[in-house]
Amino acid sequence: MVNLLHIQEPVQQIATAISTVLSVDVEVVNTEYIRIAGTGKYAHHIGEKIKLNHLHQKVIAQKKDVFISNPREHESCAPCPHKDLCEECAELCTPILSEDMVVGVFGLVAFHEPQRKILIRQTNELLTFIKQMGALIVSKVNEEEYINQLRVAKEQLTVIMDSVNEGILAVDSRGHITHANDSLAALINHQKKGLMHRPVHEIMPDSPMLHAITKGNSYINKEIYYPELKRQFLTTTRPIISNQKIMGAVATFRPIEEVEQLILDYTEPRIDIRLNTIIGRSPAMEELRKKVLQFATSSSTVLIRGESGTGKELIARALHSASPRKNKSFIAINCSAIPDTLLESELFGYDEGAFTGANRRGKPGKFEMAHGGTIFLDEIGDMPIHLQAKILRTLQEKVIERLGGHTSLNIDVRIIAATNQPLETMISHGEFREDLYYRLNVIPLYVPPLRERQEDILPLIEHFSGKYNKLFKKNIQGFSEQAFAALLDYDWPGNIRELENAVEYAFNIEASNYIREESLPIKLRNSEHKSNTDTFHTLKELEKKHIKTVLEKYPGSTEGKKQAADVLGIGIATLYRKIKEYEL
Ligand SMILES: Nc1ncnc2c1ncn2[C@@H]1O[C@H](COP(=O)(O)OP(=O)(O)OP(=O)(O)O)[C@@H](O)[C@H]1O
Repeated sequence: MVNLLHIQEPVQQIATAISTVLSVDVEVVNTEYIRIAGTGKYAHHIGEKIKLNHLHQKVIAQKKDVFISNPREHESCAPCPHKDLCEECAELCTPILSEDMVVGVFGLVAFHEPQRKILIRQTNELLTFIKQMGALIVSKVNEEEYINQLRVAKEQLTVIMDSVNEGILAVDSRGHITHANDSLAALINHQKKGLMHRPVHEIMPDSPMLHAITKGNSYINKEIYYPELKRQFLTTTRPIISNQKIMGAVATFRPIEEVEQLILDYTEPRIDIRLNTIIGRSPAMEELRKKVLQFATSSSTVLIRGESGTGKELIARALHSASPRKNKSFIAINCSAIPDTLLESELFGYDEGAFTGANRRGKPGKFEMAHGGTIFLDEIGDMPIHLQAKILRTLQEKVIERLGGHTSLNIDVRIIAATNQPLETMISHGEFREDLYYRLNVIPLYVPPLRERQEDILPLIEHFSGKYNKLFKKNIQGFSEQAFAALLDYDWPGNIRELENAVEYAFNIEASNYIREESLPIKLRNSEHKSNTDTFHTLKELEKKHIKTVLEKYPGSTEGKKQAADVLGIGIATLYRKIKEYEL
């Protein structure tokens, strides 16, 4: 609903101008009987509620023009209680209409005879004129409201822009920046205020926005290099077209590694390994856990050594999850699984046109994708020597260059490398760079083989039994004595990976509710334990038996219990709880 109060000032200006030109007085009243404008005797009563006035009521109620040339005697004045005090000699009134609704009254007033004569002489012409003035006032209100709506829309747009994570930039048709949101300012490390009105090419020399405003081109997820920070962004840019003319362009920006992370999140579930989900309470594993926590906050390079299948990758993931980088990417690459020729481009990426061949677009490498996070270089011993030099340079300079690229990109990545190879021997044979070895080995971690932490076997078997019972919808409750002895006796050269495979194999083969020795992989079966009178135990019973055997090896003193707890890989409090539970 049009509200004349919002434009009181311009309406008063119109009223004064009309009064001056026509030599009659003017008043404008809204539907709440507030005087919006007035001249002559009414000039001092603007903004006031007027006395009950039957003339105005009639105009508003009947949407009709009224001319009174003989106030007090006119029938419209008859019910008016103030008619004897009325100073008007004549009044010509018309409703002010907005879309057929009355929003006020426009009146020409005569306070003396010459004015009255003007009104009487030119009634029709003046009526036409004040109707047009009424329409002008309404269009002014509409314009004012439109501007107000635009102002609100602009505020809303700014709030929306500042609440999205993507950087947003808008330019006018000359390429001058008109809008930049908070994320953009943070992304390119600039003050938002300092960006306004600057030519966009000063900030981003290769910005596709320039093509958008000159040629009307649109770009979706195009890579753009930002030299000031040596960073790569993905931009989506569109021209703003109005009345078939390019009025400017809008672009969004995202750090490339964020986009890659998004793809990874959708294609592979994020594996968040926490230290407490790693099975095994052996002293060696407890020691390792302590070290992981101690070094998690550092950004120094870590080299994890240990036999294949001991859990090196798990430890690397736990280190990442416990670090301040946990919300950024953990990118793992197995250096031995990728052919030498591809490894370089996998690690460092390549630029558009780096390879001959059809339309190869650029691609970020694993280092770029891990920006802000962690890269896990598994089987680093298998890294070809020429790439070792490149990795070393990356470690030292913290920049990478894509294949076929001419620009370097800053990267902030924590490197965790792992190997089961004797790097020291490889160095003496010239197969591994000594300088790289020292650079990697800043924080050495060692994951012991399973045969050196036998006490972890039972908890691991329990863990994998739970997993495969669920997966295969089985109800295997335990193992036969012989099968369990075979599992404990075995050397586990393939470590935990091999143990898991053995459990999975047995769960596939076994038809009863207990795993018998015959269901284990052949290499585990131990003829020494063969007997016709095999007994079966649940995992709980096996645990009880196991604890009993260990307890018997040590004296019953507190010190003896401590030793037993150490060997079992559990805390002393847990041991006491188990002794009570199993009545040992
Ligand atoms: N402590 C553990 N608790 C539960 N599962 C484990 C544990 N350690 C290893 N595993 C499992 O064993 C398998 C091998 O672990 P991982 O890949 O981390 O070993 P690795 O030492 O990196 O092996 P490789 O040297 O062959 O790359 C994985 O499936 C992992 O989930």
